[in-house]
Amino acid sequence: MTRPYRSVLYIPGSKERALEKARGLAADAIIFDLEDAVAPEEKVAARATLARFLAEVDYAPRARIVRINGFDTDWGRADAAAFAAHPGVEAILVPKVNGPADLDAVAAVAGEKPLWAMMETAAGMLNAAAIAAHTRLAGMVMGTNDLAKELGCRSRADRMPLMAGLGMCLLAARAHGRVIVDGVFNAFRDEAGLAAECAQGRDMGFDGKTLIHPAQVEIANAAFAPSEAEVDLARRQIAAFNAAQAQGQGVAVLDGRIVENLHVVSAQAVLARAEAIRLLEAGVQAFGVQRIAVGAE
Ligand SMILES: CC(C)(COP(=O)(O)OP(=O)(O)OC[C@H]1O[C@@H](n2cnc3c(N)ncnc32)[C@H](O)[C@@H]1OP(=O)(O)O)[C@@H](O)C(=O)NCCC(=O)NCCSC(=O)C[C@H](O)C(=O)O
Ligand SMILES: [Mg+2]
Repeated sequence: MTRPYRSVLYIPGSKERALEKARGLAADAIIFDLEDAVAPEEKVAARATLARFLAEVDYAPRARIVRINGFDTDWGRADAAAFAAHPGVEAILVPKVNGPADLDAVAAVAGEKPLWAMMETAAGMLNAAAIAAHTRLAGMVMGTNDLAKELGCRSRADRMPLMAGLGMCLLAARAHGRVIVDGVFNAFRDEAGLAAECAQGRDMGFDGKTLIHPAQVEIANAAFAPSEAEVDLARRQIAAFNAAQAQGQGVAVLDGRIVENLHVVSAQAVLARAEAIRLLEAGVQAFGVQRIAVGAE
């Protein structure tokens, strides 16, 4: 069954208060960040703090991913080595992946952990298919801030300048069966803006959205879950197709539209996704979940 990645929350590895709070948040996945959210003078201490938290706190059933520093920095190799066999970590996220060779380098020191790739450079966009094909890769994360910086594009609500890159990475991820989550929405007090960008990402086919603040979790969870109407339609499509098949027909008609085998496959995926979310939420609720509002200005 597909694991949900509707809400993927970044938590700076240097912020103990945020690391403490995370166990009570309803995010489907957490990226424990050692890269851009941590100042250079805090890098070494953050690595130790994070290793301690991940040993002492059980963040399951959420997916637990550590974003290391790049191997072109003073910290990347030691980050990968520190979490290569850490039992509290499920995967290593590699920043600014330009091509499969960047993943080879990390794989050599990351033990058996699956790798995820930050897709956020112009070279990474052009090499997306080769990156997605890497045998150690499990997922891709869009880094839309770094990508916008490299492109020199303007920030637009419709994200038109980023669409080529977003689309190429989506195609690559789907061609190779990888998870792919959308980039962050920086204006974390703008709930309507986040909802609109989540809806756009969901329409495009992303599995979920990366987030920077706990107040964004509920909005992403709602946007990337199948709606009641989608679940109802999926059930009725399957029933209509089964009924048509029982009468020797290969195609059904429902609500004035045809239902073929490929639509049944999509409908089954919707139901599987809804069930996976139900099970994950039951597991998260068992630990006790709290809602965090954005702090007042
Ligand atoms: C954006 C923030 C700096 C805002 O922090 P703050 O002003 O402290 O917010 P609040 O007062 O509203 O916080 C309320 C409580 O929630 C906790 N909190 C805040 N953020 C998180 C979090 N991410 N995870 C868990 N808990 C969090 C606070 O501690 C408050 O708790 P309490 O003290 O009990 O009231 C801050 O949210 C932040 O640092 N966010 C993460 C930023 C980050 O990780 N950035 C790097 C990743 S984004 C990126 O790099 C994208 C990519 O690479 C690209 O290129 O696009
Ligand atoms: Mg980045």
